[in-house]
Amino acid sequence: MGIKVHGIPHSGATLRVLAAVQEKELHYELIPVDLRSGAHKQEPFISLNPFGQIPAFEDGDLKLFESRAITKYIAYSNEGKGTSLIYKEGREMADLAVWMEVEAHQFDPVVSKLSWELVYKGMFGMETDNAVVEENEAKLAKVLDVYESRLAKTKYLAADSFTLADLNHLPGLQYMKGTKVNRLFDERPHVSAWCKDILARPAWVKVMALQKQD
Ligand SMILES: N[C@@H](CCC(=O)N[C@@H](CS)C(=O)NCC(=O)O)C(=O)O
Repeated sequence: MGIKVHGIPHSGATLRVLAAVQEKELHYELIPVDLRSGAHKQEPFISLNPFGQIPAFEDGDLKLFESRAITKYIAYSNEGKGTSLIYKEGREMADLAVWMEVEAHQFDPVVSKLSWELVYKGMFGMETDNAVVEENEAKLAKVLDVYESRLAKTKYLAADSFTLADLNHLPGLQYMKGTKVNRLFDERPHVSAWCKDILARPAWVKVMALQKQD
């Protein structure tokens, strides 16, 4: 029983879940899934996520997949522990919903393509496709212009405290930080300050330490 996170610290979606667990200061077990042998496409993993992707999550009898649904569950079911991560009422709740959608539908698709080209392809000895990088750099610049004006008004994306809307960005921000695309973040003062702040959170630093051990 207890919380089990099935995944690996080199998966962005797994890192998102680990960030939420650490922010809530929960005890958990990280159960590695061997992607190289295709363990994620077979039983017993496929019973946890029928789409055969990491992460999967268990809390007692509850089994979940999709990292953003998992971070939401962790935040709502552990009120009063660690960082709040949510707003349940009013304008802040509405803005939280908006910025969680923005992360999933505007930020993540672009950053995932850039991560594949600039981070993962190198790990697998594959060549970067510069045309794909250029196209997605231009898209990311436009997305970050919107973030810059938002973050000029509020310290964090939903309001003035750190929430899931910020947390869900952490893996993508971390991956971009080590690439040439980082300049797009640095060029925008509010975006740059936000990145620096959230990437330095003690919970995230602990998650990154797991990645180094792996
Ligand atoms: N939308 C899913 C995406 C999960 C995902 O893309 N997982 C990747 C690792 S980060 C994976 O399992 N890749 C192997 C595969 O798709 O076969 C989530 O947020 O949990």
